[in-house]
Amino acid sequence: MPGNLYNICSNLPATPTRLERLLRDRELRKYSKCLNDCEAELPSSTQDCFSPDLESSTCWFNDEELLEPVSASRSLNDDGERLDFRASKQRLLVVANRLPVSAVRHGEDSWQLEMSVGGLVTALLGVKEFDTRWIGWAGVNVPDEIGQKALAKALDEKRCIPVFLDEEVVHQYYNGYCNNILWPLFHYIGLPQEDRLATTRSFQSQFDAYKKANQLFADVVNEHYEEGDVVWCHDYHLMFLPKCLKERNSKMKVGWFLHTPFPSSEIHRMLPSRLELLRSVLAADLVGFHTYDYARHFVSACTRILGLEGTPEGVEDQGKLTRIAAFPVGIDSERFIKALELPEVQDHMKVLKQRFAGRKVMLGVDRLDMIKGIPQKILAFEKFLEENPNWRNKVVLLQIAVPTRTDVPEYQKLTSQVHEIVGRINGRFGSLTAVPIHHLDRSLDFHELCALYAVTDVALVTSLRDGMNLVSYEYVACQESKKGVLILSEFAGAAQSLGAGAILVNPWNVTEVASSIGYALNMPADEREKRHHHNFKHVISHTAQEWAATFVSELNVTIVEAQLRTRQIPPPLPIEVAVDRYSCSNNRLLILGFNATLTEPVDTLGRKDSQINEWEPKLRPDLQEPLRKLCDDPKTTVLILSGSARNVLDDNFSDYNLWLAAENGMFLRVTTGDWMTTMPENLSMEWVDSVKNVFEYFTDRTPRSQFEVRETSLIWNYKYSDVEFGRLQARDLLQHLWTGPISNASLDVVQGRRSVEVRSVAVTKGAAIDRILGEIVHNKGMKEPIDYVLCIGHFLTKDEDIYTFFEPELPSEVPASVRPQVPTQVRTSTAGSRAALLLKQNSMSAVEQNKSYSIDGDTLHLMVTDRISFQEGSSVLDLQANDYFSCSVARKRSNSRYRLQSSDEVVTLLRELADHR
Ligand SMILES: O=P(O)(O)OC[C@H]1O[C@H](O[C@H]2O[C@H](CO)[C@@H](O)[C@H](O)[C@H]2O)[C@H](O)[C@@H](O)[C@@H]1O
Ligand SMILES: O=c1ccn([C@@H]2O[C@H](COP(=O)(O)OP(=O)(O)O)[C@@H](O)[C@H]2O)c(=O)[nH]1
Repeated sequence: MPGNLYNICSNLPATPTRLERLLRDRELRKYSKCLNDCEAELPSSTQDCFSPDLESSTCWFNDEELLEPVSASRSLNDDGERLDFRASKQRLLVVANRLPVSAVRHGEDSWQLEMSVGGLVTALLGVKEFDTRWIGWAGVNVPDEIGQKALAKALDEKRCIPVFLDEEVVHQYYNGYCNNILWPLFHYIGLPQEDRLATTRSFQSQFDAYKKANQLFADVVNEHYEEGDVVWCHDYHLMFLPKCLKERNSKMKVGWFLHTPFPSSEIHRMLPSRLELLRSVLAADLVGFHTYDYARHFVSACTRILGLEGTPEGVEDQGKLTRIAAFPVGIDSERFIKALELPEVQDHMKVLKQRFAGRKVMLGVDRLDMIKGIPQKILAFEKFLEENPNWRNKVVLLQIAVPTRTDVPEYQKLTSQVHEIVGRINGRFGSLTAVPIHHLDRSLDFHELCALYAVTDVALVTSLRDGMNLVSYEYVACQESKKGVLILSEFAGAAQSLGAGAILVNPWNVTEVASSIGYALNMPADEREKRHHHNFKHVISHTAQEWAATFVSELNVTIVEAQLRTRQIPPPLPIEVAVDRYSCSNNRLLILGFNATLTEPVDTLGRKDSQINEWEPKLRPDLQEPLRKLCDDPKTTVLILSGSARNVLDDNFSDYNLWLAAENGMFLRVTTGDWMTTMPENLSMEWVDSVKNVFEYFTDRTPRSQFEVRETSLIWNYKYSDVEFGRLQARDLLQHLWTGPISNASLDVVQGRRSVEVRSVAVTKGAAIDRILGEIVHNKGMKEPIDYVLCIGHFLTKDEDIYTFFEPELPSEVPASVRPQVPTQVRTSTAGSRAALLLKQNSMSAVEQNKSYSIDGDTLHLMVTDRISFQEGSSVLDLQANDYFSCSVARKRSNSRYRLQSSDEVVTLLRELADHR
């Protein structure tokens, strides 16, 4: 039977790194774009054409601008040949709550489609490199089949696929869970309080509706999915979707992108469904955010709330890595820049210039949402007017407030609040002929908006939190001629990219915003130019197209990387086979680790809340019965081989008829007998005091960390401490150990997942096993060789030498350098593990002759080293390759032949074995 592919892999030629793949992809994209640009200059008859017919007058996008069909795109292959991608353009299924169009019904089977409003739509319409289909809710309830069919047909022309949600689901899922729970929480507004408490009570039903809606989206995706498609899920509405999709088809390429901020883990912790949501998102292959901060918060939530491992690459759970990264969205800047030359836009500009002649114009464009800080903006403007009477008739604020989520009470309240403030200020500073604030409660068409962006002097974005804020990008794109000033909230994602050119403000600080308005209005032309130029460069180079292409490219690469990584993970233990071979054998040896093998897993959740009495490792209650049955089977020998100290094993296993090997096999006892030591002679323990000192120091300074002194090792663990703090402390501690006073001692510093252990170099499970084996064979007076070995444990890499000990034959293609080795001094000081495998039964007496004991205090010393001299041809082991099962538990990478995911699976296995005597 071959060893696992981990070893074999190392023979392969070097594979490109993730970065190399991404860079290559980027080059190819650049080249492809260049070819497309050249092609654009060809006569139109040579190009693909697309002419959908959006009827709506409010539609912003002309015929060519909606989702485009497959168009030519070319690139080079590895040998520099020109490739035509026309036929092979990658299919992309964009799944978002909203379709880019909303539907309005005009009759039983007649629909009008109107452009939806919002940054997500704007961003995704810029995506043109793929053969894209958009799956989403059309924003309307269609209970009847005729209506559904007609709408699906109308949408199909726009390459859109509807998900039909009934009114109740929309109410609970969209208005309720999405917009009254997740949206405010992700924007740091918190969960419903006081009058919104009623909503909290209905939290569960809203969450159920949320899951149901996500499942409905998944059903539609599955219906339209073709092998090889990339499925890109969007936003907080669909956090459950990756899980639904992967459960049905684990091979589907699934990415998820969040358009809002992801809040600090301390905020996310408040959410009653915090665990389920995180886990569902982690089912995706790639998870993207607008900024590094949001990505960092997400990883931190996974480590702190789920207890998972956060790495620079992403989040790891049981060997599966979900890649987490930042992909700041952009806009289709060309579309805005070109629009400024259109006659319609020029006309609007002329009208606006005349209308506001002699006055500076400030602009606000927002959905009427509490996160946009509209009241704060208006109050700051009021303060500015108050403090600068000379500006009162010389400046006007145009605020476009697009109605949104109008069924949610919070949004209704906000509308009245804003109206009231605007009315008050206009009353205070207005005259018969002019008012300082023009407030519009509606959306504008694309041309009107472009004109507004182009003619205004200052844009004022005061979001209290905002995933990105595309309005600020659009404003910059339209200001190439005027070079207006952007005042931008530091809480918008856009502040990270446009911050250097904008005036950054804290919207909560009304005084600061007011004085920034003054600064912007008075800014000299050269400073405006410099600032604008900086931002303009960013906006035209970081486009929506680039954003989407980068995300999809990274997703493709992530899948390749995951496949490579999977090859390094041992395959799952074939439980049926292991049980079957067990039943066929006559003399079996079961070697079981203890911690995280026979105990409940501690490293998932609730570390902070665990109580001290849970800290002691305890045998899982559900293992007691199967273990007892196994121990009482005369054909089976059970050995618990653990790093734990003797008393811990005594406490857990004294009642069972088995063998205990404590401290990595340095102490041995059959439960009917006394402890004896199998420690190699001359084991130096002189280092103990200095290490103890260091461990004490770190234990004092790391709450809930523990430090244990064993006879052959010292161990400091922080599995119940704050994960991140523990990790920092461990790094410091290791640094000190490696460079400090013990740096030259003959000992090993072994780093566990949440522990640091120091032990003498000769102490490993593999090093101890042949001495243990000799004693067991002798003590039991075995008449037959062992013909079945199952060795399972959550062992440290250093202790994985135990697996190799029994390995009947390592595959010949595995280079010696990667074979796990039993340390030489141990091999030579004993009968030699390989030799032991070959010896035959008639040497049993030889074992006895070469063993002696001595007593030191209450410890019996077993001395077997270089005294077992089996006769040629005899063996205590008669192990066929398919009767040996080495199996790691809850380890991502291992030299074992197989793996079990967790101790839960150990329970299943041992139960099965116990039932097959
Ligand atoms: O569909 P609605 O509920 O009416 O809301 C409109 C959209 O608002 C949010 O937009 C976000 O995405 C932008 C682009 O990435 C980003 O710039 C902005 O900061 C975000 O607020 C929401 O996330 C979308 O799902 C909604 O469609
Ligand atoms: O009358 C309007 C005003 C704005 N927008 C668009 O709505 C988007 C707003 O995106 P942003 O990222 O600023 O915020 P969001 O509304 O998505 O939170 C921008 O693309 C605007 O051009 C629109 O479609 N109609």
